[in-house]
This record gives sequence, C-alpha cells and structure tokens, in this order.
Amino acid sequence: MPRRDRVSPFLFVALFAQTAWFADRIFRLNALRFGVLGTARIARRIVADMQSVDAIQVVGIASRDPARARWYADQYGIAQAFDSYDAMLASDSIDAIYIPLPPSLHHDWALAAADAGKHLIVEKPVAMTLAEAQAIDQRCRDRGRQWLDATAWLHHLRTDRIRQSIDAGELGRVQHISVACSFFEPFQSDDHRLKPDLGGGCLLDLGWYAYGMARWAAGRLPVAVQSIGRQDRGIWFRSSSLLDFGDDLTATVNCAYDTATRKWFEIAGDQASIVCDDFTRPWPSKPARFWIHDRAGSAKSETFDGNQEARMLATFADLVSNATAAAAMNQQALDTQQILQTVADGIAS
Ligand SMILES: NC(=O)C1=CN([C@@H]2O[C@H](COP(=O)(O)OP(=O)(O)OC[C@H]3O[C@@H](n4cnc5c(N)ncnc54)[C@H](OP(=O)(O)O)[C@@H]3O)[C@@H](O)[C@H]2O)C=CC1
Ligand SMILES: O=C1CO[C@H](CO)[C@@H](O)[C@@H]1O
Repeated sequence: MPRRDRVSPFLFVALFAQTAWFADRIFRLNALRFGVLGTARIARRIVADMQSVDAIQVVGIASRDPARARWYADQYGIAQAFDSYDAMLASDSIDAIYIPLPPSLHHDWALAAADAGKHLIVEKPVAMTLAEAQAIDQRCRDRGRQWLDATAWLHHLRTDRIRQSIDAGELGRVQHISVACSFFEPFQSDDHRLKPDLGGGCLLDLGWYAYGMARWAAGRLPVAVQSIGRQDRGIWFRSSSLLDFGDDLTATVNCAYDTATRKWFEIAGDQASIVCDDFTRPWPSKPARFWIHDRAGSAKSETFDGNQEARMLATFADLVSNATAAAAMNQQALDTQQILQTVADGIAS
C-alpha cells in the first residue's frame, strides 16, 4: 500500500511555538509595561536601559507639562504621553511606574502608584525619612505590589563577585570598610540637589551610595554612629561618619559636594583588602573593575562587562513575573534610609 505523506502534528506545535516566541520577542507581548513619572535627566538613561530589556516595555511618560511629555515620548520612542501624573497612574495599559522625581516627592507618588495597583521602581533616595520609606514598603505589601530602589550598582556582576569573595574568605576576617562619594558642585541651574524643600543635599543624594555601601558590605545595621557635617545654603555639603557594626567591624564614610568626583571603597580584612574606585557606576570608557591587595603588597584586578541598570531592571521584571518580593533588596534600602536618618539626627544634635 502506498505511504501517504502526512504533516506531523509535532511540526504544527513547533511552528506555533516558534511563531509565538518571535511575536513575544518582537512585540514584547508579555513584557512588564512601564510608565515614567516626570521627564528627569536620569530617565533618559533608564528609559534606554528599559528598552534594552526584553521583559520590559516602556509604554508611557507623564509630565506636569503636556507638551514636555509629548516631546519626550516622541524623542525616546514611547507610545503614550500623559498630561498629568494622575492620568498615567489611572491607565490600565501600565503595570509598573518608574519614579525619578526629586526626593521629597518620592513618598507621595510611590503611595499613589501602589494605590493605583502599580509595581514601582523608585529612584534613590527612596524617601526623606525612614518612616516614609517604611510607609512605601508597607503600602506595597498591602497592595501586593513589588518595589525596588534604583540603586543600580548593587546589581552589577562585579558586586556579586565582591560578595562572593568576601563570603569565600578571600579577605580573611573583614574588619573595616571605608567609602567616599562626592562631586564638586556641578549643579544644573535650579537643581533639586540644592533645594532643601525638594530633598537636596549630599547626604540623601551621595550618602545613599556611601552609607548604603557600608551597610551592604557589613550586611547589617550599625550599633553606633558618630557623625560630623557641614551645611551650606540650607543643605548638607559634607558629612563624615564613624560606624560601629559590632563584632569588631567598623566603617568610615564620607560624602560631599565640596570635593572632586570620588566613588570608591575599600573593604579591609585581616588577610587582604578589596579596593574599587568607581563602585556607583564604572568610569566612562573603562570596564568595571576592582583590586584585591594581599598582605605582601601585590594586587590583582578583575574586570567585568555588563550594564548594571539593565541587570537591575531585568531582575525587577523577573521578581514581578514570579510574584516574589525583593525582600533582601528592600531591607538594604530601608536600612540605608535608617542610617542616613541616624547620621542627620546625629549631626543636628
Ligand atoms: N540612579 C542614578 O544613577 C541616578 C539617580 N538620580 C535620582 O533620580 C531622581 C531625579 O534626579 P534628576 O534626574 O536629577 O532629576 P531632574 O531634576 O532632572 O528631573 C526631575 C523631574 O521631576 C519632575 N518634577 C516634578 N515636580 C518637580 C518639582 N517640584 N521640581 C522639579 N522637578 C519636578 C520634573 O518632570 P516634569 O516637569 O516633566 O513633570 C523633572 O523633570 C532623584 O531622586 C535623584 O537622586 C539622579 C541621577 C542618577
Ligand atoms: O545618583 C546620582 C548619580 O551620581 C550623581 C553624582 O555623580 C548624583 O548626583 C546623582 O543623584
């Protein structure tokens, strides 16, 4: 009997799966749909990074000024321009909100976004005070939404490697952490960093990185903090602190608007130390790197590729799609906020 050629049903299934895969890749059908609140300078970079992540689609941007929202949407290839922040929060076509507003506005808009059922990435500093940051955390839990602070260095591959090195005992027993973050007043006119009512000052801005790094390296809150600081024009221009994390671990932390750009840390153990000279963001045109210095003075360096912002965003999309809270990351942010408050209170008293 002649054999009749039949198309295998498996071929149909395979073709269907492949078409669905391509459609998903091209149209990002299952992507987390982001809206951007405001037309901040940092949003330009983060929007580009979002657009590079398959699991994310940037679908809207809102501004207090409708013409500015339209201009940004056209300029950055974003489908929808919203005439107000409230209009964007009310939209059903948006799952998550990115909040790159001046610090004093983070709290209210984060609560409003969570109340509107959105997940959120909030720029650093999360808020002005620990109570505000805790309120954001609690509201997101109440609404079953995920949140993350946009502290991208924590998501770099280099950061994972440094953690691994500490945990593997390559430094021996970690005894002291030193951190410095600063830049010398390169303010744009009208910059929120100079305005007390918008949350200006180096402490919340650069201290977020510096004190946050010490907390990250220690893995816990300090038991005692001593600080000094200098104010100018109603905001912090410098702060320096000595932190005691207990169990013989200490840290010295400095952040400032009155010294040249610095973004380095040293984690010193009794066998070796790690030095990183650009931890918040790798220097332009240089690979991310760090050095391990041993007791005899020899140093070996490691370098890393990769975009820390894209990795952070992909992690967030993954957390949302798996309905997993970013518990450890949220705790790092809350602890950082608590340390900043302790420092501010300590200098003031
Ligand atoms: N993760 C990182 O690497 C970085 C993080 N940041 C953080 O991102 C946030 C934004 O910083 P930056 O990009 O410098 O912000 P910008 O000053 O460039 O923009 C802030 C935006 O907020 C909106 N806005 C709403 N209300 C006000 C107000 N009363 N005054 C000023 N702006 C207002 C405006 O958008 P519109 O008028 O269109 O509504 C404005 O464009 C800060 O929290 C900062 O610390 C900043 C730089 C890098
Ligand atoms: O987060 C940020 C990145 O670093 C800048 C300084 O270089 C900060 O001012 C900014 O807010």
